[in-house]
Amino acid sequence: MHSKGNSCCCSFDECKLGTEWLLSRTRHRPKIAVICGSGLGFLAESISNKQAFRYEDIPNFPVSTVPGHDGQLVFGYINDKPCVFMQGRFHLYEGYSLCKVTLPVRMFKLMGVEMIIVTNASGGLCQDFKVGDIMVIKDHINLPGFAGQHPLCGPNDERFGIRFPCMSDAYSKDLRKLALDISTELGYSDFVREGVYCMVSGPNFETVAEARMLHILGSDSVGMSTIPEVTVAKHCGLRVLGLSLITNKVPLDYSNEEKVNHEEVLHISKMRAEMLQNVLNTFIARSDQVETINSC
Ligand SMILES: O=P(O)(O)O[C@@H]1C[C@H](O)[C@@H](CO)O1
Ligand code: HPA
Repeated sequence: MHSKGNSCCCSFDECKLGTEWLLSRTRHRPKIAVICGSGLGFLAESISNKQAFRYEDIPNFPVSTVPGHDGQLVFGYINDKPCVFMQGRFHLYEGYSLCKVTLPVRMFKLMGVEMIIVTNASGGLCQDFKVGDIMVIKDHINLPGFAGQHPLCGPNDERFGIRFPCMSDAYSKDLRKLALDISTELGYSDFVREGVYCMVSGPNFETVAEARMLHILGSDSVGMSTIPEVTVAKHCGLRVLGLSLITNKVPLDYSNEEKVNHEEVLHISKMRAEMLQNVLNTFIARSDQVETINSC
């Protein structure tokens, strides 16, 4: 692969170096990766046989700068399933390139991960959504991507995936169905929905006019992450499940005096810990019930 001009800062070799560093220090060989969103690091708490690595120790890994994102990679088991959890993710607004933001996903691929579960905190735009609902992500709108902020811009490395990947089935239908079935079985059907997630770069929360625009465009929730990770995961052939916790309602009219802030986002994440953890752990335990072939 030649590399020129707008070249990627996270080459195959850089991803491989970090992966080999990790694999030489752990016996764990995860098949499932989980990215924990804002305030959702507790999702890694029920892992057994834990082994953790601080991000700053892993070669080429970025470091977390946002409250609610601890900054460690935790290996272990949920039931008998080998997993790796990212307690803390990276965002464009922290100043990282999208290449760097998504570097962990490529490292997961190189270490043999087959499925990724991406979680986040987001603001609800759909009027039916309540604070504390979980949205199983059905599809997304990559707003930064429309403006050229896209993790696959630059030379394409075929060792990861093809130049023009299909995204119409980024969120596996079978995995979504399993997550929804599990939510019903657990008695959570009143709090679990499906919907479209839209990414903005942040770091400010939306104006009323922006929120209205996103709603009209078909977004059910809005956040500042996830889509770059999902895009890179789909590019390299990982199966994807996306879970979004609705931590606030985004005001769509000027009479609404509610003001969202990051502390509230973290508070709601903590409040819904048990429900989200039950859905996630049951999902992981039963994830081998679905065999999905990436169709495009
Ligand atoms: O990492 P996620 O997407 O869960 O974090 C959301 C978006 C912003 O980073 C932050 C705003 O409170 O939470
Ligand atoms: O309302 C929001 N907007 C953008 N990102 C968010 N993350 C949590 N809530 C929000």
